[in-house]
Amino acid sequence: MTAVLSTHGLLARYGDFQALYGIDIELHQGEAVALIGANGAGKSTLLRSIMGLLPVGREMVRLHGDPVGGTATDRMVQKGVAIVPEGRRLFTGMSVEDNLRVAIDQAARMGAKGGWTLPRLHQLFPILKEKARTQVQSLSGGQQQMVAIGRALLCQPRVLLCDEISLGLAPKVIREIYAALPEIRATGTAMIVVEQDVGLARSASDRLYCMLEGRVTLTGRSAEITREQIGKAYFGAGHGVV
Ligand SMILES: Nc1ncnc2c1ncn2[C@@H]1O[C@H](COP(=O)(O)OP(=O)(O)OP(=O)(O)O)[C@@H](O)[C@H]1O
Repeated sequence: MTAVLSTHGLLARYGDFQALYGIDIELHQGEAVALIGANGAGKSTLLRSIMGLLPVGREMVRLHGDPVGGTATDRMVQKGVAIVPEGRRLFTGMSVEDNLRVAIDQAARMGAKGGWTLPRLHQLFPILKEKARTQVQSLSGGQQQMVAIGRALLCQPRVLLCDEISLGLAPKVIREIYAALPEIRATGTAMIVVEQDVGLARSASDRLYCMLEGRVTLTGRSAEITREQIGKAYFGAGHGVV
């Protein structure tokens, strides 16, 4: 079966600094894949490379088998890939609804079709209806994250890239946000979830990739990989179990 999204020997640099050294990953329809690894392992760089935010070779990223590496970000969104970026990047000074309408208008301009509407999103995160007129900077971190996820969903993605959506949030809020992911997958959307919390990453994914210093050091089914394997892959051989 052709992967929805795949990378092939993906290399990425920031000037002279090489951040990724030949990354091969695959994501299949409706699948959730977790990307774990210590700070600086290259997880965000991988998502940014897929999204066209860093220059990469055309053959290094494939969408349904078609080479798309280096495609501009708005074109990637048009092709059905959306990102929930680290730090959320909402439009401050605008209400929740206006933030979401930016995505609705963008999707309409691109001719993107799918099942995500404002009422559907309000079912997923009811607080977004209650806070529709509230300026996003007045929301809690968890509510802001829900807006960021909503904004990505309203682009009608077939592939959703989530970059550390639990960062800085209370455990109860993290549970609430992660509880929404199976509903999103049920619509057929595949997702890559970058997550620092290994337990959370495992429970939210079918498969995982562990990265270390710009390379994939471990991959397999999340339920089958042992803590010891993850510990070695996370810190390099010779280190203890996480
Ligand atoms: N804009 C940049 N310019 C130069 N180097 C960068 C830049 N962004 C990231 N890097 C470097 O690239 C490497 C990978 O960073 P990246 O942010 O992808 O890691 P990460 O696994 O997502 O970690 P984190 O959990 O801290 O976000 C790190 O060594 C980082 O310092």
